[in-house]
Amino acid sequence: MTGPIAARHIVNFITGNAGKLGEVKAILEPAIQVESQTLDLIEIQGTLEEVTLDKCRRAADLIEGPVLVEDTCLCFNALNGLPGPYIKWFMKSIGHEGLNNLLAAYEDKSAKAVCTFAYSRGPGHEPILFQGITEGKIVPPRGPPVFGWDPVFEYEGKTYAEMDKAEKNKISHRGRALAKLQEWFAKEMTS
Ligand SMILES: O=P(O)(O)OP(=O)(O)OP(=O)(O)OC[C@H]1O[C@@H](n2cnc3c(O)ncnc32)[C@H](O)[C@@H]1O
Ligand SMILES: [Mg+2]
Repeated sequence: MTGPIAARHIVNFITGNAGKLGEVKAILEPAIQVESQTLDLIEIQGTLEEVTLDKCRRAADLIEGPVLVEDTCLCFNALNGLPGPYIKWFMKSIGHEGLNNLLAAYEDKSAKAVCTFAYSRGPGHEPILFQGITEGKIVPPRGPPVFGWDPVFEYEGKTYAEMDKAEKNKISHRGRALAKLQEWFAKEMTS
């Protein structure tokens, strides 16, 4: 605590994903207060930046105010970056085993988890992007299947699902992206 009149930022994180929201709160609070609204936002096809920018503009228009959104990609190097932004639909239809099978024909099991946050001050304002990348590899599932593809993404010998939350947040794609966002907000507060 820095005193009774310490400036505090509040962000409105628009997501339908409880796992994301839990991690974002754990990382940003208490310095940045995280509020959240669930909106079913249409996601376009395109590069990860295009998908996230479009999602952010849509959210700002609907909310008519400042918003934070995030899009997560899981990119397999052997597949030139696929499934990428389409990982949600791959997870839903083929699951952990299917993700492993996609790489069965390749020796290269390496993958990148990429998290792209976009913050908009409101409708008409160009969103600002904050991206974090963690390099790992795709393995048969290990650890509790609580959040998405955590059990099949291994980083330095442990899957995300085998790590405790604080450990994952320290090295995760999301943690790295949020470190950039925190830095930006800290500068905003002092300028
Ligand atoms: O409302 P939004 O924020 O878009 O939430 P979403 O669930 O639709 O999320 P994405 O469009 O970003 O799709 C990413 C997919 O990857 C999953 N995912 C995201 N972050 C993850 C993480 O850190 N570990 C495991 N799975 C994750 C998530 O559950 C989705 O299936
Ligand atoms: Mg989504």
